Amino acid sequence: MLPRFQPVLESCSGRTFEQAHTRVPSRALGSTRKEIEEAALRSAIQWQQEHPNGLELSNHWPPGALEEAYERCGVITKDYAKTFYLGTKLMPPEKANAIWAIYVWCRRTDELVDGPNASQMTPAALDQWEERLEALFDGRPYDILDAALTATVAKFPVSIQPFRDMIDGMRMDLQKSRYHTFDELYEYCYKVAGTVGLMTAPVMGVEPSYKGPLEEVYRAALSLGIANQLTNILRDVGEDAYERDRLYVPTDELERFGISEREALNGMFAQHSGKIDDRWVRFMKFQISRARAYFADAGSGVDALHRDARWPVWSALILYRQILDAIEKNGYDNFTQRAYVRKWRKYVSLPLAYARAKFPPVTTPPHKQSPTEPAL
Ligand SMILES: CC(C)=CCC/C(C)=C/CC/C(C)=C/CC/C(C)=C/[C@@H]1[C@@H](COP(=O)(O)OP(=O)(O)O)[C@]1(C)CC/C=C(\C)CC/C=C(\C)CCC=C(C)C
Repeated sequence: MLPRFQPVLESCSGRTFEQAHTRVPSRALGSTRKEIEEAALRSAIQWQQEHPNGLELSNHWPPGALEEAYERCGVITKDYAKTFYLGTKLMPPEKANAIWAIYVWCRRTDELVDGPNASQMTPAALDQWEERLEALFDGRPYDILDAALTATVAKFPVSIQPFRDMIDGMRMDLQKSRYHTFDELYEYCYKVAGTVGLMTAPVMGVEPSYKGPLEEVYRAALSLGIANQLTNILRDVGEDAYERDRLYVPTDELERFGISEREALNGMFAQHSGKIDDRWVRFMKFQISRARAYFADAGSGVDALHRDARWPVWSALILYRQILDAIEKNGYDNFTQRAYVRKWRKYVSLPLAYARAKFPPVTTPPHKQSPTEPAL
């Protein structure tokens, strides 16, 4: 289990955390994707205005404790996500440390519902995890990995709300196994992945020459999380259905393409030829074009990021987007085949991402609106 670490920070505020930071209940985010997006952006930007240099916590770290905390986060990030870790090594150490601390918190949160002990996970355990989150934002980390995040939020204007929302996304995973509309699915994607964009963008920062509204950059960050999660869902349709009886694609959209829930759960192969059913091909084309629209929206914001942070973001975008190409190459069979990006493609993509990060086109202002829906 998680190593116990003596709290090393004393809160000096004299106020309770609830007094210091009014909690925005996740349920109040909204019910349409527009409302969810607006509420998430409003709260992240408000936080940044109120705490431009991070939270004021009185940090009394034992000598070497902070360095060890960040180092451990770096080792874990390297273990789980080698390519991404390499990208962060090009960032200034302060930013890389912060991104690793966020990565580790997200990874641990995800493992609660997706890891080896997931079957014992209960809503009460997620409530406890959320209490730990509140404590670490109050300067009272529970263990050394939490301490790295406490130090991060004391340095960068990273809001607590996306972290709460991610835990709420894990609650959704415990409670729901079907999503009826894209608005419902969007809420889930925002909570488990769009949140990552809002956690990391304030660490990466914007390029000093960028004069547009911060909101457009944050919206692009959110879109990258949504695009990644939609891609994950499309890649894993078979695995989610066969192993977990889960269907993340919206059921009302299945219906519009003449597909029943049962068919999508069992795999859609034409009886006579054994080939993927045409209805599924049409459905997947629609889903893939929506995911691509979110990648395009995200791409429009990356050039506004500070130049020292662009490479890992372009790499993440380019590599993940290629999973959609791989689904197409597999003839849209995401029931029995798992789309992946071949090693040589990764090696080619990384210098391409580097070039794109280093030499942005002269004019690429971020999009002003979220993507419109592709035609059915
Ligand atoms: C610089 C950079 C790319 C930073 C992101 C680093 C970070 C904190 C990642 C955390 C990822 C994580 C463990 C999230 C937990 C929930 C989860 C599993 C989400 C899915 C990730 C994919 O993980 P994986 O491939 O391991 O999937 P499996 O567990 O195997 O199923 C997600 C699909 C979400 C990942 C979301 C992002 C990486 C969002 C990226 C957005 C930005 C970095 C903002 C960029 C800014 C602009 C302006 C575009």
